[in-house]
Amino acid sequence: MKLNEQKIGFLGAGKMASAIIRGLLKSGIPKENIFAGEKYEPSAEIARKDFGIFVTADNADVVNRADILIIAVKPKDIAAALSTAGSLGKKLFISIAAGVTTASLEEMVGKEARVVRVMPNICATVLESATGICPGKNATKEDVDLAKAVFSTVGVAMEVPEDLLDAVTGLSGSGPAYIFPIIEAMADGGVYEGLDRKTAMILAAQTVIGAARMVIETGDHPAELKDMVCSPAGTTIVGIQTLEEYKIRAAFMNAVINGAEKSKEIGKKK
Ligand SMILES: NC(=O)C1=CN([C@@H]2O[C@H](COP(=O)(O)OP(=O)(O)OC[C@H]3O[C@@H](n4cnc5c(N)ncnc54)[C@H](O)[C@@H]3O)[C@@H](O)[C@H]2O)C=CC1
Ligand SMILES: O=C(O)[C@@H]1CCC=N1
Repeated sequence: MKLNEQKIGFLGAGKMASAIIRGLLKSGIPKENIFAGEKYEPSAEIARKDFGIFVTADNADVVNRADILIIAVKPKDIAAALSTAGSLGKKLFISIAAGVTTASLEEMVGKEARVVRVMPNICATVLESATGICPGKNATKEDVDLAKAVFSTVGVAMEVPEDLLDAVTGLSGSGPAYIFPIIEAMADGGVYEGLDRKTAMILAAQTVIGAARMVIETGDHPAELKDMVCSPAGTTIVGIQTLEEYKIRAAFMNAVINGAEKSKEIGKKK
């Protein structure tokens, strides 16, 4: 089944739904095939204006129109959103909610429901998401392929077993928020040394893009790439020594681990 033949409904038209809608439209999905249920009228109006799609406060209307329903409300709001969604029928449910397991989604949607759980990230906004996908027990290969097709419109999407989706959440789901302060702080260092803010910010952000591209495009281990930058008795090794003093690696490892643990905790509450 082709993605552009599907009617795609969103429950919630917030930050993540908007990013995904942008990707779908950019990839050529007609705007007539995309709908959203959004209870907060100012957000609904922004989505209508930005995308020209049908947005309503009536979730049941969205559910009626959709072949694929993307659950894009906060984890704590899923039950309430589904309770106003009317008859859920036989469709593919894709949830992007952190921590919420396919088993608890199936409990809410129906034991036989075809559910796929996904963890994208906010970089979907610029079509650079790193997304993990896992099927629930009734989802077919075609369902997983459709979910992959949806999230490939906003970046890279890969299948992982469900017991690793909390790890994906702590790593790439939350990860952009760990990198933004790094970019800001590196730019701060540049400003301290006399660069203007705008120049410093572009240099810092482009440095992160370039380093990430090198890891992906060369396939080299990051340690090897780091060694390429560190001249003996040069400037970089002094910077590396400073980062090691502040235990930057432990800090990042722990940020990912604690994020993943929090995702597991959210899952247990459902
Ligand atoms: N923000 C992020 O970086 C990421 C978020 N997620 C997940 O995506 C989901 C959405 O997060 P965001 O887009 O950041 O949140 P958001 O707050 O921007 O969007 C959620 C939207 O749902 C609407 N909403 C709440 N209850 C509703 C209901 N009953 N009916 C209709 N609309 C309702 C809200 O008004 C809001 O506009 C969450 O479950 C989160 O765990 C996943 C990956 C990354
Ligand atoms: O902070 C959160 O719970 C969501 C899920 C991953 C990124 N943001």
